[in-house]
This record gives sequence, C-alpha cells and structure tokens, in this order.
Amino acid sequence: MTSKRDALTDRPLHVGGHIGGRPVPLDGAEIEILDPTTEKTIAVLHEDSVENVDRAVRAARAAFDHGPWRKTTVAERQATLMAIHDAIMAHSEELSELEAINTGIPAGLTRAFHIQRAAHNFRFFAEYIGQAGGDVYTQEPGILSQVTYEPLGVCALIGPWNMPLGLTAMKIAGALAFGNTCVVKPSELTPLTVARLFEIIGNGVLPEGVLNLVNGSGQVTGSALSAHSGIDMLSFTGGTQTGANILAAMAKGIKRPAMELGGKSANIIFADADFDTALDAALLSAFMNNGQMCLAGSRIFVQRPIAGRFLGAFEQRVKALRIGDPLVAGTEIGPMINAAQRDRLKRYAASGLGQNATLLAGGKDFEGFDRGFFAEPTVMLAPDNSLAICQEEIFGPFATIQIFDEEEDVVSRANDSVFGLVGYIWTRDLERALRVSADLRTGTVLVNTPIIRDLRTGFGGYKQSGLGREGGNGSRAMFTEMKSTIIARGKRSLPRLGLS
Ligand SMILES: NC(=O)C1=CN([C@@H]2O[C@H](COP(=O)(O)OP(=O)(O)OC[C@H]3O[C@@H](n4cnc5c(N)ncnc54)[C@H](O)[C@@H]3O)[C@@H](O)[C@H]2O)C=CC1
Ligand SMILES: O=C(O)/C=C/C=C(\O)C(=O)O
Repeated sequence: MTSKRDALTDRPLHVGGHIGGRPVPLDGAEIEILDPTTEKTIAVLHEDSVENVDRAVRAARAAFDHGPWRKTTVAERQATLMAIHDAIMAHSEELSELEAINTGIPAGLTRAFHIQRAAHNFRFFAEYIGQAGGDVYTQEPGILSQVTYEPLGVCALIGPWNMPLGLTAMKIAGALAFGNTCVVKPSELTPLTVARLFEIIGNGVLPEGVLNLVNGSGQVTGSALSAHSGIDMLSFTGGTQTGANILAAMAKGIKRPAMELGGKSANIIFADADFDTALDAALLSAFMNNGQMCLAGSRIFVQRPIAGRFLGAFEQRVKALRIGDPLVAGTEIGPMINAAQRDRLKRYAASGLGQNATLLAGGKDFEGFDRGFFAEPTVMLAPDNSLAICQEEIFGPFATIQIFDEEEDVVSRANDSVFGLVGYIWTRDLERALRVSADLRTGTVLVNTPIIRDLRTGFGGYKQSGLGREGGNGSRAMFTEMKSTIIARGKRSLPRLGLS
C-alpha cells in the first residue's frame, strides 16, 4: 500500500464537471469509484444531469461561434497545445500513479506509456498544424480550386476506461488543434486523470468555454451528449455495442461520427519468424495493459512446424507473468477494471472448454489476494476460428492459439471476424509479409513488431472496429470541414450550360 492510495481511501476525491471555465457544483447523483486492487472507494463522481450536458454544449457553442479560439493563429494554438503538454509532463508522476490506482494497470506502464502519450498527443498536434496546409488545383489558366480545412464546431469526446487520459487526450488535442471547442466525457469507471487534467490546466490556458468536462454514466450523461442537437461531431473510443448505440442516437441529427471500437486482432507467426522475438511480442501484444486493449493481438496463429515449441514456451511465459498490485514495481498484470470484466474471463474459459478448446493456462480468478478483481492470464488452444473465444472481444488477458499450415488458410481465418483493427505478421520473407498485409482486412498491419504508433499515420478499423482514423490527416478529416473554393480570375466567358 502506498501513501497516495491510503490518502484516497481515507478521504475519497469528489469529482464533477467543468463548464465554461468553472467547476460544476458537486450536487449530482453520486457514483462510487472503486480502486480495482483494493475494492475500496477512492472517489465519488457527481453525475452531470441532462441540464448540465446542455449547459456544457451551449458553453462550447458560444465559445465556437463568438469566442476567439477558432480564429487564433497557428502559432497561438501551438503555444496553447504545448502549454498543456508541459502541464502534463510537470505532473506526470502524479498522473501515472493516479491512473494506475484507478485502472489497475501497472504503474510501470502508465508511467512509461499512458502519460507520456497523453502529453505527446499535444506536442504532435502542435507540430502537425505547423506543417499541414490545404490543397490548390488548377484546371485552366485563371481558375483556381482551393481546398481548405476549417474548424468543424463543437466536438463531443467520449473516452474509454482502458487508457483514460492517453486516449482522451488524443481526442482533445486533435479537436483543439483544428480550432474546435469540446465537451469531454470520460468513462464513469475512470474519471480521475481527465478531471485532474482540467485542474492542472486551470483557467488561463484556453478561452472560456473552449474545453468543457461532463462526468457521469453512459446512460444519463453520455446519452444526453450523443443525442444533443448542439454538437457537430462525436468521437468515441470504447466497445462496439456502445458505439452502435451512440451512432443510432447521432443519426437523428446527422452528426459526424468517429468511432474507435473493438478488435480481435490476429497475430500470425510463420515458421520462418525470429522465434524468440515473436514469442516476446506475442506475450506483449496479448497481455500488455492487462490485455484490456482494443489492438490486443489476442488471436494467435502459429504455423505447424513451430507450433509445439511455441505452445510450450508461451504457456510457460504466461504462467510466469507477475500478477499483483499495479503500484508495486515489477507487476506485469494488475486487476481487471471491475468484477464484471474479471468474471467475463471465467465465462469465456468455460465457453471455450464447452467448444473443445484446450486450456493451457489460467481460466479462473487469481487467488493470491483476498481482495481485488484479479484474474489469471488465460491461454486456450482452439481447434478452429468459429469458437466464441476466437470471435468475440473478451477485453482482458485472454489469448487463443490456432495452428495453421497454409498462408491462404491463415489469411482467411484472420479475416473471418466482424472486427478489422490490427493484423500482426511475423516472417523473414518480405514478399510474403507484403502479400499477407495486402490481404488482411484491417486498418493497421504490423510486420515483425508489436504495437508501434506513429501518430502521423491513421489508426482505426475496418468493419465493426470503427469509422474514421485517429492521427495525422485522419484526425484532420475527423475534426474539420473540408471547404472547396473555386476562384475565377479576370473577365471570362461563362460556360454554356443549357441557358443562353
Ligand atoms: N477501446 C476499446 O476497444 C474498449 C472496448 N471496451 C469493450 O466494451 C465493453 C463494454 O465496456 P463498457 O465499460 O461498457 O465501456 P464502453 O466502452 O462501452 O463505454 C465507454 C464510454 O461510453 C460511454 N457510454 C456508454 N453508453 C453510452 C451511450 N448510450 N451514449 C453515450 N455514451 C455512452 C461510457 O459512459 C464511457 O464513457 C467491454 O467489455 C469491452 O469489451 C471497453 C473499453 C474500451
Ligand atoms: O494509441 C495507442 O497506442 C493505443 C490505442 C489503444 C486503443 O485505442 C484502445 O485500446 O482502445
């Protein structure tokens, strides 16, 4: 136990919204925030009502329509984004610890990855807008077709619980960079770091109403936001079913959606791969972030000649993963976010056994502690791809392994999914890597590497993994209106289009 956690348990934080530059009075319905390691209350969330959501959207609307933000110079926006970057970095240790306590994700990872990424998102977009331009075309002398990317308006940004600050910051940084105003709603399970970010930024950095925060459940606060007629777009990261519900709500107002949803990514290991690196990376891809990652390589395919060796080694490595308190150095797997996610793992293990899969590791709660939502990292050998454990997103430390012989067969099994987020390929044969990459129906393909994000590239999914891309030009498409202005210069004869 560390003092930070003890302090929160003794005196839970009270968290609410932040509208028009001011904290919202803490009088909304109370939602208890649990520490998944201790199951104790560490915060009380005061839910923002439908009326508060309306106030937040109106504040963002007024700031967009009448405030200075969308007309600021690139240099001014860059300075603001960098001020937020610096504020996050100045508080990185505190934010890393808070994120680890709230999510159960090992502090080693929140420190090295989540919070660094949260800050880097702001630096990235500051640099991007310094480079990005519009487009100009000419058809004939004197006619200029100009394409510009204009701020879109009020952006509703709904974040997930598996990388709360890092992924929400990606949305905030992108929306602000292109001159928009925002209403942010974090997951009601993990609101602490985003709320802390609002405190850290304070009031001087952005004009009033540009960045607003509402907090609460998806049912009340989230659905009020997604159905609000005053938003211009909504960017969501989370589960596919929730994404579908939000899309249905947005359809009425024809609002622009950006959806980063679930995955069931194939990790294809050919027999000629660098075995040791592929093994290490398979472990990382499936179990990093407690396995709670949309891009997890949770569906492993191994080619037959190396299957026996891989199965033995992988099983051993998974059984050796250090499960524990996310604040203790060296912990590799912390608790699941809540009891429901922990129980999901057991249910899927039972479902796998019922469909003739073989349990290689895990499959039950971790019993090393009397408290906490701990589950054993689980691996099952699946006879084919039709099993529920190979088709459905489990979103936890749960990997399936299938054995394959032919390239054509593994590509077809990899694509046999309603999802299409990421594909991982391990081979020394470049020709094959490029061929398989071209055939995979996924938004991102990683060859001989676990996840590397280059924020200049777009990240997002085919099929039910989402709509739109985050990063670089993908974020620009998401957060701007593309305007075409056609300019004719000098006196010209008009085109004859059926009228004299
Ligand atoms: N990044 C990803 O791919 C993630 C996937 N998941 C998957 O989704 C499943 C369900 O997870 P949940 O905890 O329910 O999170 P979720 O991902 O479905 O919800 C995330 C956010 O959406 C909000 N929300 C929920 N219903 C809403 C609605 N009708 N309108 C507007 N906002 C709404 C929530 O308040 C939260 O801020 C998980 O079991 C997991 O499989 C969960 C988190 C992240
Ligand atoms: O950007 C990353 O590095 C990770 C992204 C992960 C998700 O979007 C997710 O798990 O939802």
